[in-house]
Amino acid sequence: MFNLTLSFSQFGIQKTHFQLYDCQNEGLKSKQLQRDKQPIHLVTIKIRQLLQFNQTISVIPRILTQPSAAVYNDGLDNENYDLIVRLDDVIINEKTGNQYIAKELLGAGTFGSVYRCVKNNSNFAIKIIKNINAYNIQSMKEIKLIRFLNKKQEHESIIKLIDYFLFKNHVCIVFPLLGFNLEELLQETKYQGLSLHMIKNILKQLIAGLEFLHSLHWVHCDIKPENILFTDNTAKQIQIIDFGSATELNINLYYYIQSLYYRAPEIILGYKKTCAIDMWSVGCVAAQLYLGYPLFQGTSSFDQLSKILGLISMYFIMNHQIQYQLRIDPKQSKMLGLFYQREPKLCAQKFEEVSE
Ligand SMILES: Nc1ncnc2c1ncn2[C@@H]1O[C@H](COP(=O)(O)OP(=O)(O)OP(=O)(O)O)[C@@H](O)[C@H]1O
Repeated sequence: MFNLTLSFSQFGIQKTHFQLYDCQNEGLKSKQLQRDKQPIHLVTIKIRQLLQFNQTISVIPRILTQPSAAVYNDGLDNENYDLIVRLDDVIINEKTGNQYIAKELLGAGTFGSVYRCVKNNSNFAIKIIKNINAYNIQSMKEIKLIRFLNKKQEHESIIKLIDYFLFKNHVCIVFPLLGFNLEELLQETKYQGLSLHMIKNILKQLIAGLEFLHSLHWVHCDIKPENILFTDNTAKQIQIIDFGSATELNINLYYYIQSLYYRAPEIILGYKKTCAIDMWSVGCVAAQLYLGYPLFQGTSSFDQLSKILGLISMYFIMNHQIQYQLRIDPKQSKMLGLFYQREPKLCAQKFEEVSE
C-alpha cells in the first residue's frame, strides 16, 4: 500500500478491480470498485466524492492474478494455489539478488501464471508455478530439460531459460519475453487462416525445433498453437515453449498426454508413445493454421478418435470428384496428406509438395 496523488486516468484504464483505503481510518473504509459491475462514470464520481473530503488516499496496486482473493499459503495464494501478484510487486531471486517488477499477466495455464516483468529496463516473462507439490516437481523437470537443451545448442526454435528460483514457496522460471502465440494470431485473422507462405515459414521452424528435441530422445507431448510463440512483433521467428509435459522417449506413461484436439490416435488407444505423437500434433497445427479452426474438435477422447477416423477414411475412399459432390471442404482434404508423414524431414518434404 502506498500514498499517491490521484489521477483519474490511472483508474479509468483498469481492467480489473482495485481497492481504495482511507488512511485516516486505517483500512476501515475499504471500497472495492469493480469496473465490470459498475459503469466507469460511477466509479469516477465515487473517487471525486472521496477527494472532496481532502483525505489522504492510499491505493493498493491492482491485482494482476485471477481470481484475486487470498485463500492459501498464509494469504499469499488464491484458491487455485497461484501466487497473488500485484502491479509493481517485486519478485526476487534471493540468491542472486535479481529483482523483477511485475507489470502484466500474460497468460495462465494448468501449471501456473505467466507475467511480464521488468528488470533494468528489460522485459522478461516469469512463469510462477502453482504451490502444488506435483507441479513443483514437474516444473523442476521442465527447468532441467530446458537447461539441458540450451546447453546442447542454443536452438533458435526453442525457448531459452534465463533464471529460476523459489519465491514465497513458488517456483519461478524466467524466460525472455516473447510475442503473441499462434492461437492469438489466428484470432487476429478472425479465424480465416494464414497464407501458405506464412504457414510454411512457421512449420519449417517448428519441425526443426522438434527434430532437435527428438534427436535427444525427448518428446514435447503438448504441441499446440498456444505453445508456439513469435519472438517479436515481426512474426518471423517462432519458439516452442512449455516443456512441462515433455518426457523421455523410453518412459511409458499411464495417463493421457497432449491436449485433446492435438492428441495422437495411438495415445487415445493406449499404445506406446514415440516422437511421432508430436508430429501428429504438428499436422493438427498445420491444418488449423490453414483452415483457421481446429481440424478435429472432439468432445472426449472417443469422440476425438471417431472424428479422426471419419475424415481419414473419407480421404482414402473418395476421389476428388466425390469429395466435391459431398461438399467436403477441399482445404481439409488437401491438408490430410500431411498426416501420413510423421517423420520430421519427410513431413517437411510433403508439406513442400502440398503447398506448391
Ligand atoms: N516467454 C513468454 N513470453 C510471452 N508470453 C508467454 C511466455 N511464456 C508463456 N507465455 C504465455 O503464457 C501462456 C501460458 O504459458 P505456459 O504454456 O508455459 O503455461 P502452462 O501452465 O504450462 O500452460 P498449459 O496449461 O498449456 O500447460 C502461454 O500460452 C503464453 O501465451
